[in-house]
Amino acid sequence: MAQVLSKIKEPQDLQQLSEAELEQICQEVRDVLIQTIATNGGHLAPNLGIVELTLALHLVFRTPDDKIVWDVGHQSYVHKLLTGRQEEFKTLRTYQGLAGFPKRSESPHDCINTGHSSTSISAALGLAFARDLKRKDNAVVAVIGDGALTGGMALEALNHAGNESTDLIVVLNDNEKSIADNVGAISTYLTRMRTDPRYFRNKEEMEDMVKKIPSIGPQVFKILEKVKEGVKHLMVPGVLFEELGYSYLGPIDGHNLTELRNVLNNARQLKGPVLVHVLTKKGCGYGPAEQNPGLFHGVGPFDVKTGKVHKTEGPKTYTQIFSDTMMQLARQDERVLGITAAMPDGTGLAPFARAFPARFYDVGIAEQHAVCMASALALEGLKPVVAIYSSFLQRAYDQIFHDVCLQKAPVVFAIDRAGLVGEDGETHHGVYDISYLRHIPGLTVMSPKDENELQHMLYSAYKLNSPVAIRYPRGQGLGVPLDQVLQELPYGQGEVLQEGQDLLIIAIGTMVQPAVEAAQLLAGKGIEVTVINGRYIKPLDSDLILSKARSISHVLTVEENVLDGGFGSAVQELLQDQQVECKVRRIGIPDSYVQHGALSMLKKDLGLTAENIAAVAEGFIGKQSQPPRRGNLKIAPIMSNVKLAFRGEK
Ligand SMILES: Cc1ncc(C[n+]2csc(CCOP(=O)(O)OP(=O)(O)O)c2C)c(N)n1
Ligand SMILES: CC(=O)[C@@H](O)[C@H](O)COP(=O)(O)O
Ligand SMILES: [Mg+2]
Repeated sequence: MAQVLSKIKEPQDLQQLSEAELEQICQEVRDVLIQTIATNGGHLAPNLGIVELTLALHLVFRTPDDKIVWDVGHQSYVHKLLTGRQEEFKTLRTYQGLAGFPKRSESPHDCINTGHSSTSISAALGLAFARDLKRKDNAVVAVIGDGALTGGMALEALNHAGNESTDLIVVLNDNEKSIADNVGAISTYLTRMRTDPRYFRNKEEMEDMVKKIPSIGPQVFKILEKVKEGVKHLMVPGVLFEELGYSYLGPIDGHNLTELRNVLNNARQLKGPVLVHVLTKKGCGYGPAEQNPGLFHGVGPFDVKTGKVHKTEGPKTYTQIFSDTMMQLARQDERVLGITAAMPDGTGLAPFARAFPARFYDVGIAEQHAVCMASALALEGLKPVVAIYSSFLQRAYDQIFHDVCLQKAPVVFAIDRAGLVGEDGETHHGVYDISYLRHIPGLTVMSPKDENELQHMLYSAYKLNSPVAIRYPRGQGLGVPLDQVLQELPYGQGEVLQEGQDLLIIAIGTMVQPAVEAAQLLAGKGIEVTVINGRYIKPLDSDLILSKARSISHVLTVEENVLDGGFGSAVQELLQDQQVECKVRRIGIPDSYVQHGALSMLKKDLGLTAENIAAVAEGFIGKQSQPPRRGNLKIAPIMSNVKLAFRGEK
């Protein structure tokens, strides 16, 4: 029972607590985090590591007047517990429950929505300028991790803020981890500061130390003061940040509440940009998470006692199929390279990295850099495969156009988490990539109906000598058999899965299976459906689509992407441009943001189910249902594992 935590209805309640109660509340928060995330899943390790820091921030700064921006925001659960959301906390990341990231709609204490990395300093600087323009005097704080600091946006904002006189506090939560180990020169620099005993807590300590040198101390300090650079480079940690215009405080122990409060109070008094360097341990306070912060970065439900994550039985995930195929390609061809933006495990490139370290690049949270670097590698005759989640790839839209497609660099984009992702919600659903890719000249865009087709698509993309993007979903495949030999798919061609004269359904990617199931439901009502697996978003299989649409009066498209500019739009444009007389209806994601929740709930809500496709189709063609005609209805091969319920076949 969280005796002390339950007293906290608003952050200012913390001020009444004794030192002992403050220590106790840290333990109580950890217990709530562990118990809740063991059931709901979520970002346990990042939040366990930031308990004391969050408490200290809410003791020193008075939100919502003072503003705290949480970079990525995956580590904002503690903040939510301290800002009046303890009651709903058990609904964390569930359908219509508490979000796993800061949401302005949830609380005035959430001043800025986050979810994608490295935005906090930019947003905080905007809040600071707004404060100045409105002649207010509240504090503005950005809390950014060492991983997020490798993101280009963070460096752009650091560069800007360092040159401004506006009061801004950047708290660097340095736990030496991104999702995996952190990478890059900045990370190395931070590690040096962490590990070198010479670095003092702050300049005052250093001044005291020099002045205390017997008899010559004050003179020495005067000389050192004159040789400012020397003092800085010799003894002041964080000289990099000092050189950029920041008052640097740290590195400090991020689990020592007293020290945190003192330094944050100091920071609050300082004028101009301040950087507070805080050292924390990711997963702090729960053994399994401390030992494996990568696994417990974003973890599924687990057993608290053993730390064992509940295993999901069944087919391999699309990510695992991508991973296995990459290993196959890499063994065949030494030109094949793997590139990730700080997500080797999430994208499935970790085995590739272990087997082919010289052909693997983890660029940090730097999607733009990853894509541009890949273009040059491809132009030099190598075969780079850039694996980036759909929503994170949005960061590199211009690089896809400017650095890859415009100069025809044969880069392969492995776009994982394309479509709805579930509990991560609106910032992470990969539902825009068909729309943001299909209009780029020279880019081929594909999406597999199942995991077997994914491996063939990846092989086909590798064989193509032009830019290619393959979009595939988070989660398990359909459990279809995997061909042992990789096949090159006929370029630009779709696939007819079954024939019928009443309706044409053209589906793409994850929506092909539900479309075939819907066709079976419709057949039970005497409605005969032709189903096409689109396979290619670009180029569309115009010949196939036109040949079918010219003889079938109703065309229904289905996609797990927004409707605007999506696959259905492409089909509509084709039919319109070719003056095909037919009616078109599109099923996809409407022009609104999709919240977080279990995938099944979200897909049901959005009508991305066989039942809804059938219902829409029935209404669309307006045909009175008739008894099923005995016909030679060819059932799609991918459906072999789905029970043919309507005809009583087992
Ligand atoms: C643009 C973007 N790319 C990738 C991610 C995935 N991601 C979420 S958290 C994270 C690591 C963040 O590391 P750090 O900032 O050090 O926070 P920590 O988890 O260590 O507290 C990554 C890569 C993201 N959210 N946004
Ligand atoms: C916070 C963040 O952006 C990542 O941790 C993301 O939640 C990972 O998503 P997956 O769980 O789909 O790999
Ligand atoms: Mg980190």
